[in-house]
Amino acid sequence: MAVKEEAHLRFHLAAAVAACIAGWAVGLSRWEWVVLVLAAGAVITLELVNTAIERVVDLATDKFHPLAKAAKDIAAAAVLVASGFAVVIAVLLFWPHLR
Ligand SMILES: Nc1ncnc2c1ncn2[C@@H]1O[C@H](COP(=O)(O)OP(=O)(O)OP(=O)(O)O)[C@@H](O)[C@H]1O
Repeated sequence: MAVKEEAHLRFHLAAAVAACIAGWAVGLSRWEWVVLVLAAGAVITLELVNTAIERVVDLATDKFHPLAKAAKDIAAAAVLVASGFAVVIAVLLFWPHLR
């Protein structure tokens, strides 16, 4: 259900699949795979938690509330932070294979 409804989740799943294809293409080592899977898993897991928090906030209120805004914005920021770290990790993993 979340995959069908959430464009961001679909994007992150597609990015994870693309990273796995790239990892297979450059021949990542076992430990590089571990790091890649952890980074991608963190992003997708946080995206699911973000979606759940959005649903709970919408269930709790359909009125503007500063706490509703804070909850949604903080949950979205968690995904953004994990995505930023995942990009840095991807650069560190793939750079030595592409030089
Ligand atoms: N009840 C609310 N009260 C205050 N601000 C809200 C409320 N609901 C949403 N917002 C604000 O509007 C923004 C967008 O809300 P929305 O529910 O569309 O989330 P979204 O991050 O766009 O989710 P989606 O993944 O469904 O596009 C939130 O990040 C938040 O800042």
